[in-house]
Amino acid sequence: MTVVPTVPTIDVSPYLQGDISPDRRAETVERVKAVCFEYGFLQVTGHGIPIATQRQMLACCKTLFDLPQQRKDTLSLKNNPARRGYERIGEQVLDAKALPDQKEGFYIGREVPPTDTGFLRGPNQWPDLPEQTFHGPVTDYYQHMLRLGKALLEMLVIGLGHDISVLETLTKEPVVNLKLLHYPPHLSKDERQFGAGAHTDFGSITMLLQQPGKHGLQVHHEPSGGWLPVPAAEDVLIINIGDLFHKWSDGRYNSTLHRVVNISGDDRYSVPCFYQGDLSATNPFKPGECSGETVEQHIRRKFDQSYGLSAK
Ligand SMILES: O=C(O)CCC(=O)C(=O)O
Ligand SMILES: [Fe+2]
Repeated sequence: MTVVPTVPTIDVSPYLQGDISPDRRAETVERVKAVCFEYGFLQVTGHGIPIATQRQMLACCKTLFDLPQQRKDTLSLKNNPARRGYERIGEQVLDAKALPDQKEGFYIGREVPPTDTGFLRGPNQWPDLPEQTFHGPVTDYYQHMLRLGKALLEMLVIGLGHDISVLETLTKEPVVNLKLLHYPPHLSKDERQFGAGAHTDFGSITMLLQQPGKHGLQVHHEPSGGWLPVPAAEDVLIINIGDLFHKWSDGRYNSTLHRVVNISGDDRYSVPCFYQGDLSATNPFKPGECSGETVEQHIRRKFDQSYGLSAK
C-alpha cells in the first residue's frame, strides 16, 4: 500500500478533558505547536463534536444550496454590512492569478441585534427554512465551534509559553464565522480553474468540516514545493493557522497556502469556521502594544479585496 504524505493527525482530547494528567496535556500542546510551526495545518480527532451534529451541519449545506438561485440571491452578502449571507459561484477570487472560485458559499455568524450593526457584526440573513432543518442544527454546531476554537487558541498560546489570560480581549466578543460551502464537480480543463484558489486564511484559526469521502483540499508543502492532499475523513476536523496568528507569533505559526479542486466527481460540501477574534483586539502576545492593526482593520482589507468590494 502506498501511503500518501499528508498533514499530521493529533488527538486533542487530552487537552480538552480536564481530568487528564498535566504531562499528557503538555505533550498534546507540544505536538500541536510543532505541527503548526512546520505545516500550519493539522487533522484533529478527539475534538468532542458529536457525529450527529457534524452530519446535520453538512445536511444543512445541501438543503441551503438546493434552494432556487433566485431565493439564494435575495440573501446576497453584498447588500449586507455584516457580510453575512450568500456568495454566488464565481463571486470570490481567492487567488488573483487564477480564475474566480468555482464554489458558492453562505456566511453565518453570532446573532447581534440590528441596533448594533457594523462590519462583520449584525443579524444573520437566515433562509426561510424550518427551524429543525436549518437554524437549529446550524446554531448547535456554531456553539461547539465557539468552545473548540477557544480551546485551540489556548493550546497555541500555551505552546508559545504564555498564560491563557493573554486571550482575554481576543475572545471577549469574538467574530467567529461559519461558511457553508458547495463545490460543483470540477469539469474545467483550464489549469487556472480551482474550486477555491490558492490562499491563506485571514484570521486567527480555521476549523474545517469536510463531507466525508469528498476529497479536494490541498495544502502547500514548502520543503518539497508540492501540494499535499488532505483526506476528507469522517469525524476528523482540519485546523489551520490564519494570517493574524502568523503575524502575531512573529511568523512561528505558519499560515500556509491551500486550495481546493473538487476531484470527487460529485457535489462537495464543506464548512470552514473562521475564528477571527474580537474586532478591537491587537496582538495578544504584546499586550502593552495596542497601536498595531486591529482584527477589524486586517479582516476588512483582506475580505473586501477578495470580493472586489470597497471598504464601507
Ligand atoms: O472547502 C475546503 O475544504 C476549504 C475551504 C477554504 O480553504 C476556505 O474557505 O478558506
Ligand atoms: Fe481557506
